Amino acid sequence: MRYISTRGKAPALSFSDVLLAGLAEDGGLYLPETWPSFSLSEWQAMRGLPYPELAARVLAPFVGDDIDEATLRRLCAQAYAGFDHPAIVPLTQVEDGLFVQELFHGPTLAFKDMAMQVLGQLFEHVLTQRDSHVTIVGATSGDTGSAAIEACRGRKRLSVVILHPKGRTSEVQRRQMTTVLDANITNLAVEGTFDDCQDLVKACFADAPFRQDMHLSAVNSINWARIAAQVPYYVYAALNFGAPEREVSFAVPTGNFGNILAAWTARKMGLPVRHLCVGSNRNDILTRFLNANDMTMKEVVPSLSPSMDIQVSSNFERLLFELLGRDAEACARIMTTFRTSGHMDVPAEAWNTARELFSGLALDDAGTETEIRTLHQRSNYLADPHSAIGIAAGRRFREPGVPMVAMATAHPAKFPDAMVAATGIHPALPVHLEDLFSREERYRTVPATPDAVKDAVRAAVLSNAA
Ligand SMILES: N[C@@H](CCOP(=O)(O)O)C(=O)O
Repeated sequence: MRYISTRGKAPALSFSDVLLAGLAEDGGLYLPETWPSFSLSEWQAMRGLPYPELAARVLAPFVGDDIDEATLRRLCAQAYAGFDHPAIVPLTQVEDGLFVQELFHGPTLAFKDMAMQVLGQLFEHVLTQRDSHVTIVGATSGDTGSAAIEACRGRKRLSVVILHPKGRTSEVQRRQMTTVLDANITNLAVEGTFDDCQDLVKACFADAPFRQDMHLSAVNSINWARIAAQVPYYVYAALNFGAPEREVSFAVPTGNFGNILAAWTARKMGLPVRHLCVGSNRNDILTRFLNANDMTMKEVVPSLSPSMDIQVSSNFERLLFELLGRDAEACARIMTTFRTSGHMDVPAEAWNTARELFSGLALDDAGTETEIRTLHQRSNYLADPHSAIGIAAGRRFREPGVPMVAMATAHPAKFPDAMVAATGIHPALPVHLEDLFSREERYRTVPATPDAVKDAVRAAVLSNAA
């Protein structure tokens, strides 16, 4: 399996090389040269498999010849060994035709663990084979950071620098990152938004000598391996609802467009996915695009669902590339203009194609709070603010006869203030995080400038090597 860049000017790479590269050299995102698919009998044979085995089967065509099947199975088994639910991604019915898939049973209580635990194993395996080391620079609006830190802490071949927007995550989210004191982990609180953090990461990658000297790699969903490792839970849900013989729809709360892109990828592989529903908060650029072809950047406004406080949804570029018939030149032009003008000019034909599959619903904070409260009252289900938005989108777009599965992306205990305000309930943190508020925190505040971040990355790498 080879991977190509959405901007057409970077070399095609294998899976392991894409894993280590993260972002393509031309600033684009890697995606498969051709979409792998499974036959009817191959889908059927996956039904009832334990989740780690299912994950290995789904990942295998993306990994290609780089890792043999038995090793991939072992890495997936190790990745999910610490999850606190036997099903790993349990399904629950909340209303007629509306189901929730819980993706927060990993160590950091968010869906990011689903892929990040696999990435931790993959990095270790590939870097050991190559006797090499990489420096991961990642941006987080709240959940990616702690998941990456947890998956990579203590690993000698990885230095990890995570940028979070200062004061814009929940306190639980911040502490999940900043209380990890392993020598290979550095936390930077950036004076800016998540979009600033993500731009700073991309600026580090755009500086070719720096990228090379530091052996930069990425764990954000700009790294294709993240998307690939999120595909299996869509397969798991669909098979549970009768796929490949029966269709299923998904509703996904999303900011960076990575999670829903994994659902779209599953569909490209032949999974019968009927409809994909995007849930947004007040930072509703994706929903505005889907409803009115209005992809215009606005100021990022803090909300009850901080992980989705995003205006530049990185993974949209992968969808755009496909919508444009894989015209890399057009994709590069549109993306460059978007970054300079703040407006993305998506051709009407491409927008119409997107609308055939995707729909979007945005909830403001009041709507989110109402959704959490009524869902709890009517269905006795406690959804965190992000998941509640996804569930609301699922309800809005469900169709008779087609199961709608909404992704529950985070545990409510990550957002206690919002949960108390909506329901009066303060969800307890699990035992392994019980003392989170008494742990020592360590992080540095930096201005939102590439130089400040590069200096911090250099210092982290030096101190890790010492
Ligand atoms: N919502 C994310 C933002 C980064 O997204 P990613 O999927 O690209 O890692 C977060 O919680 O950090």
